[in-house]
Formats: sequence, C-alpha cells, structure tokens
Amino acid sequence: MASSNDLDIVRVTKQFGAHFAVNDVTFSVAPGEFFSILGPSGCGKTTLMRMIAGFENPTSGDIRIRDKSMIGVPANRRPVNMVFQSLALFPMMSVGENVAYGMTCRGVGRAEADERATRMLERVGLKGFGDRQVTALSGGQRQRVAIARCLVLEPTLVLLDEPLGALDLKLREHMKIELKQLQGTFNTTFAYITHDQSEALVMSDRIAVMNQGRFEQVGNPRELYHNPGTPFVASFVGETNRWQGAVSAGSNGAVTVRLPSGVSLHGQGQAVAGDALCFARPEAIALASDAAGLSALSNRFEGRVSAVLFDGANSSLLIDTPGFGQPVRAVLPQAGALAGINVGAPIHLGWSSDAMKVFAA
Ligand SMILES: Nc1ncnc2c1ncn2[C@@H]1O[C@H](COP(=O)(O)OP(=O)(O)OP(=O)(O)O)[C@@H](O)[C@H]1O
Repeated sequence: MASSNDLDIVRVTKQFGAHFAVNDVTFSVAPGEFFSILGPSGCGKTTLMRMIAGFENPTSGDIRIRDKSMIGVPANRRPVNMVFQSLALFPMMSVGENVAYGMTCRGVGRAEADERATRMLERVGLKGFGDRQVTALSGGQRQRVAIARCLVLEPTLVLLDEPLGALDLKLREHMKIELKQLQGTFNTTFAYITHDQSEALVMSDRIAVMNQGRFEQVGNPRELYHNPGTPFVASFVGETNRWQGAVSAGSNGAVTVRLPSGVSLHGQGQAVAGDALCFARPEAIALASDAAGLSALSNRFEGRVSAVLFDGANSSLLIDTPGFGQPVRAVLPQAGALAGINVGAPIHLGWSSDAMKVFAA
C-alpha cells in the first residue's frame, strides 16, 4: 500500500564490523510532524540520521521519503536538509550569502536567491540582518540563520542533530520554544535527535527512545512519561524513584514486590515474576504530617527529610525512609501546604499502587 508519510524507515540495520550501531529499526514520520529520537551517547542516533541524510548506507533495510526508496540516492539528491550542532555556517560570508548559498549551488539565479534569502530571514525574525557577518551574531541568531538556510531550500524533511547542544542553558530554553514555533509556522517535517529528555518532551509530537541501537518505545511525550513501556524508558524520560526487589504476589496486573530489607511495595505490572524493578515519579509521592492523611494509599511509610533541593519553581525533597536503600525523592509541596519541612524533620509519605510501575528486572 502507498505510504502517506514523509519518512518510512523499514527494518534498518547498520553494522560496523561486529557492532550493531542501529539494530532493526522501523518507524514513520507523518507530514508536518516534529519527531524526536532520544537516547544516551552512543545509542546510534547520529548513525541513523546519517543514513537518512545519505552520508552512510544501511547494512540492510529501506529508507523511504514520500514513498520513494533512498537506497543508492546520493546525499545531494535527497529532499533532506540537515542542521548540525556546529551549525556549519560559513564564517567568511554574510548572513544573506549563507542563506542564499544552497540555492545558488542548486542553480537558482543570484537575484532570486538573494530575494528568497531576504524573505526567509524576515520569517525567522532576522529582518535587516542580511549584510551582517555571521561572526557578529549571537548564538541564538546564528541558530536562526542555520534554520533559515535549511528551510529556504524547502526540503521534505529537516534533520536536526543536537542543534541546541552548543548553547548555554538559558538560550537553549528559549530556542526550544522558538524552534517548535518555527516548525509549526513552516509546517515542515522535523526529525530531531537529542540526548536531552527535556528538549524532546517540550518540542516533539512523538518521541522514539533509543537504546543500544534499538527503539525501546515510540509515543507522544505524555505517553512516554506516564506509561513507560520498559525500565529504560521509565528511568531515561523524567525523574523517577527506582527500587529493586522480587515479586512476592501478583494477579491481574497488581503486583507486590518485596525489597531486600523486607519492605513490601504495591504496584502495577503485566506478567512480572522473579526479580523486579519498581518506578514511581517524585510528584506521585504524597506527603503528610501524620499517618491519617495518607490512609487511602496502599504504600505508606515514615521517614525523615534528608535534603531540601531548592530549584526555583520546582523544589524536591529527599526522604530517608527505613527499608529503602536510597532516599525517596518527592516534590516539595507549595509553601504553606505542609509546615515545618526542614532537614531532619519526620514526615509521612505514601503513593498509590497505580503510581508505581513494575517491570521484570
Ligand atoms: N564509522 C564508524 N565506525 C565504527 N563504529 C562507529 C562508526 N560510527 C559510529 N560508530 C559506533 O556506533 C555506535 C553509535 O554511534 P552514534 O554516533 O550513532 O551514537 P549517538 O547516539 O549519535 O551518540 P552521540 O550522542 O555521542 O553522538 C557507537 O558505539 C559508535 O562508536
């Protein structure tokens, strides 16, 4: 059946000698979608991107853009453009020349290329910057020049390889939003790679979580965060508490896990037996000054505050809890919600069994 996707990756594998950098990966990206590939260093993200761009050939599998196989099609003939972390702008050229360069290489006349470059610079918020040297721009402005240079060629697909990686934290926060807005305005299909889960969560329509050459899970940000399908996804996407133990009882998805200390935890997991990993998000940990406040929860403990981590809007608590190997992490309630939270203070904590996901270890 004909595909209506902009990109179809079909069972793509890339081997370097005996090493599988990309191992039997299949996914599709729909027109106008912002699709991110999220994973730790060395998981194979760049290799996958390089194969889509045409800088590397797959060992097996097919790469299809608008339903046309790209196998054997050289990089410069693919309807794809790439934005690198280094941005790869030409420092000796003006901003306008940088944006026009790709068009003149493709045979567009000088006057038309200049005019299109000028219009594109306006659209990315750089009106009047055409004659400046790129070396005289801020990091964020350079970023926009790189995007303009890419979008002006009207590619079917834009590949972005950690393009915000070189920016400082504040600018990165700003550019996340700006990049997402630009993508929406142009309605261009983006495939974005990053090891930064907060970037992926903020910008993406869907995210593929990649680990050791394979896709662990593909889903929208909320699905991945609330319903991680594997232990790797549960710990890589967002903050989480993690405990290891052994299943002592289970039926219909309700699982009891005994930690080595003898403490029992109640959670949710399908077909789990033997060694198990339990995950609960810090915001799922309820806190109270007495046990009565938590009586509806199936996991209830007493602990002592060991650290208050102030982080501006979102502060966390670490709570030393007998029977748990490491402190339990919880989100500090709004000011006034729970008085007297200081290091050393006793505290009651609890979470529902729905809030704890259990996987086979
Ligand atoms: N040309 C190559 N020859 C041999 N091995 C390679 C080659 N390119 C990549 N690899 C290996 O393949 C694996 C995946 O590398 P890749 O660069 O795709 O990962 P990555 O997820 O992009 O990591 P990073 O975020 O650090 O760039 C690594 O183990 C890497 O050492």
